[in-house]
Amino acid sequence: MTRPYRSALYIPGSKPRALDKARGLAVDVILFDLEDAVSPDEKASARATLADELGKGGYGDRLRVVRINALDTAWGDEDSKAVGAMECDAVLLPKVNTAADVDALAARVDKPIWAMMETPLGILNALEIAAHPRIEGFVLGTNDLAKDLNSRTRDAMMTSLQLCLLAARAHGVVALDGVYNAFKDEDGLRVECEQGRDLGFDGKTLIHPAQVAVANAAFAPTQAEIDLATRQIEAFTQAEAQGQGVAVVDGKIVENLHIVTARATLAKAATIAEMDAS
Ligand SMILES: CC(C)(COP(=O)(O)OP(=O)(O)OC[C@H]1O[C@@H](n2cnc3c(N)ncnc32)[C@H](O)[C@@H]1OP(=O)(O)O)[C@@H](O)C(=O)NCCC(=O)NCCSC(=O)C[C@H](O)C(=O)O
Ligand SMILES: [Mg+2]
Repeated sequence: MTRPYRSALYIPGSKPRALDKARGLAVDVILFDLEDAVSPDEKASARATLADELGKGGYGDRLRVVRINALDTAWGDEDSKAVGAMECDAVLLPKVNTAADVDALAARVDKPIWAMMETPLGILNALEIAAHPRIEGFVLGTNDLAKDLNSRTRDAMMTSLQLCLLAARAHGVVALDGVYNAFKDEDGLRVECEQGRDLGFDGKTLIHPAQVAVANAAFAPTQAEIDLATRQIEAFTQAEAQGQGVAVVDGKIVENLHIVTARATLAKAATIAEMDAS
């Protein structure tokens, strides 16, 4: 089954009520946070609270990713020791600059690693980071990136977003877009989700439950896309039966490579329908 990554919600590890609420939210990924959403004086208690909540279970099929503090901070070492024993699917390392940063975590934790792509050096090294054998996901940290680049708009970060996407796609790594900070602005979020989807991201990282439905809709195949994929497969199957390698649907050519995309669209739609029904 192809897992969807439409919505990835950050939840502060220090907030038991929010950690519990997530058990009932229709998110594909949960980013349990020990880093920026947790204040310095709550770091140790958040680590314990999170371990406890993950141990209780109840998160179903959602991918459970724990974001630790960077290894060169006061909390990184303890976090990396604790996360190895947590009931989670992957560890998210912030402010990754080089593949050596991933090596350092890989030596401590025996779980899949995701990288926050949010520093200028990290973006420039995206290819070597994506190529690391333990890396399974990229998460864009557009707040940190804007701070370090001194950039004021999303347009100004487009090169960085696309470098990460190129590296992720070259090495079969999941790529999630950055957060949309104005969590009450549904229309603005929709526009940014659709832009991220059109660029090629697998999903959007989120900070509030109210953002989930918008991201899930934007990154799911539409009924029109499902219908088109179905007709492309039918037309191409008929063309092949007649010894031809090309079909035409809606005035556009359909070749084998389009059928790969069409099948992926139908598989994703079927998985989402299954998840919605359960
Ligand atoms: C943004 C918030 C501080 C808003 O909090 P609040 O005012 O409490 O929201 P609401 O009153 O509207 O909450 C309604 C209910 O929803 C629950 N809730 C809120 N947020 C979450 C959440 N993220 N996950 C699960 N549940 C959540 C509340 O508990 C309420 O529940 P109930 O009481 O039962 O009704 C807050 O949303 C928040 O803290 N969000 C997360 C912020 C965060 O994680 N920030 C760090 C990640 S972003 C980042 O670091 C990006 C990256 O590194 C970069 O560089 O860009
Ligand atoms: Mg950040």
